[in-house]
Amino acid sequence: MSDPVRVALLGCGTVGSEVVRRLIEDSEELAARVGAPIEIAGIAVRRPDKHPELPQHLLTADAGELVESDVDVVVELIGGIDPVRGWLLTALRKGKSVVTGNKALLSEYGAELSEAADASGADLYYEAAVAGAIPLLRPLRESLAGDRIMRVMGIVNGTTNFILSAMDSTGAGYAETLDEATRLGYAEADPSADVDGYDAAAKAAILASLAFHSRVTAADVHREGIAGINASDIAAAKLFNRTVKLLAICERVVADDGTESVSARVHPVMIPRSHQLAGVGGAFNAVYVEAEAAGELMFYGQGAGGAPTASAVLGDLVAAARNRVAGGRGPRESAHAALPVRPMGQTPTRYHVSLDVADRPGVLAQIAQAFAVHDVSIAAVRQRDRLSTASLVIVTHLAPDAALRATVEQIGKLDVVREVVSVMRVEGEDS
Ligand SMILES: NC(=O)c1ccc[n+]([C@@H]2O[C@H](COP(=O)([O-])OP(=O)(O)OC[C@H]3O[C@@H](n4cnc5c(N)ncnc54)[C@H](O)[C@@H]3O)[C@@H](O)[C@H]2O)c1
Ligand SMILES: N[C@@H](CCO)C(=O)O
Ligand code: NA
Repeated sequence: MSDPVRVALLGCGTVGSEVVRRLIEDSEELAARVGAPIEIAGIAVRRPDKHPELPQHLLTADAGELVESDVDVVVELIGGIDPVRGWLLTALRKGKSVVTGNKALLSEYGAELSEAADASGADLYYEAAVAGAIPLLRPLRESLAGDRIMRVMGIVNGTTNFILSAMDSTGAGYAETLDEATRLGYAEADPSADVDGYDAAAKAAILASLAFHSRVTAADVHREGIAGINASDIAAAKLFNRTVKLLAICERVVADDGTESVSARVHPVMIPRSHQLAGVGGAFNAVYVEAEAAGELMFYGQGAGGAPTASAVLGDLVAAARNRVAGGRGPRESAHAALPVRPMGQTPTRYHVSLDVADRPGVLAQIAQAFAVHDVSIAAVRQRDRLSTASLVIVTHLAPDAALRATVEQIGKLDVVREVVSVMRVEGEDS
């Protein structure tokens, strides 16, 4: 058995407390797997006096000092950018490996952290940052490194999936379900990160960076959350045998002249109930990866919560510790392709538009004309009588998102349109 691998843990909340529990309870088994004991050198918490359940001699309120002390690996489970960014840079520059679940930090400063890790030969692992327990980043970075990934699409935020699933199945309200998600430990410290799509956008940036060997930041990702989704949207989806999910969609876009770019977006999407993602309920996550040679792969599992996320953290910690014992580091990530990011307006999407229109001759012609003006082709129209108004639902073929937006704006101004009830993008073919 080699000398102990000394670990500093920063933060001991929902995820950190599960990591500590497993490190203590499974210490012998983990030592056998690593070939050296994993020794907790210290645990930084904001208020040591508030943690009677933790070994008192390990606690400190000074995370910076702990990072500078004699440790081999820093496990960061605090979250947010500052002051964490400085601590992790210090650790990496001094050759200490870092394991983190901090998608907010990675989606903004991933390049800086990765370069610091490369310069000192330390490991930077962050499997917990995307899709919780699901092994997804290591497969992208290592298993699929020889393939050409075309698309990564899926549900990557447990809190919003929990809320949308409840709205769809029980008709539960948005606010009460968010409270429940917070109680269960799924939501971020500021739940706006979840419901406004920031968390999913950060994850999309990380996924796009790894999948396309480029640097995509959260600011590059088109982001729409679920705060605007209401019962009308859910009902409009049901009418077409669809459901609403918040999806992260990262695509390699190949132009006619062969030049490539990346499209990365997060927004609510209507998908057919027969779609595999439609059956992903609660805080579960599921991600499709489409690669040229591998074809379609699907990753599914618990995307949030203390114990599942701790599994991903411990997997990374074991990997970093094994590398220490072997005297090397794990595979690095590559960003050599440096593909540019395509603006959302140019990204091809499909819309589902639900309208309340006057029931008189010529209405459909006026609406169809608005689509034609913007060169948007209609895939399906359904009309439903309802007293003096008719509910009209239009589903389009693929068109640039900006053209679809402009069409909806023009339709909203037509006298014959009483109300634009719901507008949402659609994915997947109806069976
Ligand atoms: N909860 C999940 O399901 C989940 C899943 C994947 C990733 N993550 C990520 O893991 C990280 C931790 O999430 P969490 O849910 O455990 O959060 P949490 O809020 O439960 O825990 C964070 C802890 O850090 C402590 N802390 C804050 N500032 C500190 C400081 N200066 N020094 C020491 N400790 C400090 C807080 O007191 C708190 O106990 C975040 O980056 C989060 O995005 C969480
Ligand atoms: N708040 C996040 C935690 C997991 O990253 C979610 O709900 O998915
Ligand atoms: Na993961």
